[in-house]
Amino acid sequence: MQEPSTVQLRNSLRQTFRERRKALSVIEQSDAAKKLVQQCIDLKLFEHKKRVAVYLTNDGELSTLPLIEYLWSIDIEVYLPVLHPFCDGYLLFLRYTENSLMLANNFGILEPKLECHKICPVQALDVIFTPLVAFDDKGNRLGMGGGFYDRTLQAIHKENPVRLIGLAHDIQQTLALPIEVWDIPLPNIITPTRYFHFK
Ligand SMILES: Nc1nc2c(c(=O)[nH]1)N(C=O)[C@@H](CNc1ccc(C(=O)N[C@@H](CCC(=O)O)C(=O)O)cc1)CN2
Ligand SMILES: Nc1ncnc2c1ncn2[C@@H]1O[C@H](COP(=O)(O)OP(=O)(O)OP(=O)(O)O)[C@@H](O)[C@H]1O
Repeated sequence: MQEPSTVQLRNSLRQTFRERRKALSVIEQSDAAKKLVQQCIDLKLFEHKKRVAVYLTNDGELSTLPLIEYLWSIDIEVYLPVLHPFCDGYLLFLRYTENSLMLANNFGILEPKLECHKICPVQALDVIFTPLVAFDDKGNRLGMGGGFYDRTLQAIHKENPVRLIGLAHDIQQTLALPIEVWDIPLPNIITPTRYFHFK
């Protein structure tokens, strides 16, 4: 019998880990989200930072709601990913405030209504928190399968100070993910109990 291809392996891992995170209870989810905020505070992540990109929780992802409230409370600008209207497969980052007009995208995820003056270029963000489905012990990231973050984050270069940090539940960690050439490994991942720094 033929070995499964990398694409097949990644799809089956995606399914397993999506089910795993969706099975977390409401209490586990809200506890995890609060611990995430405390982790960020303990790590002093937001000192001297102005603009932070997060995501709005979908499909059992680690909730960012308490984190967003915290960022607003310390006057840090919050940005959310918006599907690019004409560059297929790319994301824009738009300012998100309590007054933002929100619209559902093709996947049913709310995003700020597209207004050009609310866009922040990727390079001007201080921190980008990315969602993920699974991660391994080298910082490789498996996402929802659209390649959106991989494409968009290509614009960040080594000399650029944007901090890329993956957010995940502890149960999203696995030993070694099958990787693809376009995958952008994450230098850091934060879970409710751990902070990973990958070389
Ligand atoms: N919260 C959050 N926002 C995000 C992402 C994410 O992973 N999480 N994205 C990260 O890139 C982008 C959206 N990417 C996504 C890709 C696939 C699906 C999804 O649910 N796919 C369905 C099939 C949907 C369909 O084909 O109509 C599925 O696989 O079941 C969701 C978001 C931008 N915003
Ligand atoms: N930099 C890139 N340039 C062109 N195509 C890309 C790039 N990155 C990913 N893709 C395409 O996107 C598809 C999905 O990629 P992948 O499985 O790595 O997505 P993902 O990391 O799980 O999703 P996401 O980043 O949206 O969370 C692949 O089939 C690949 O062809």
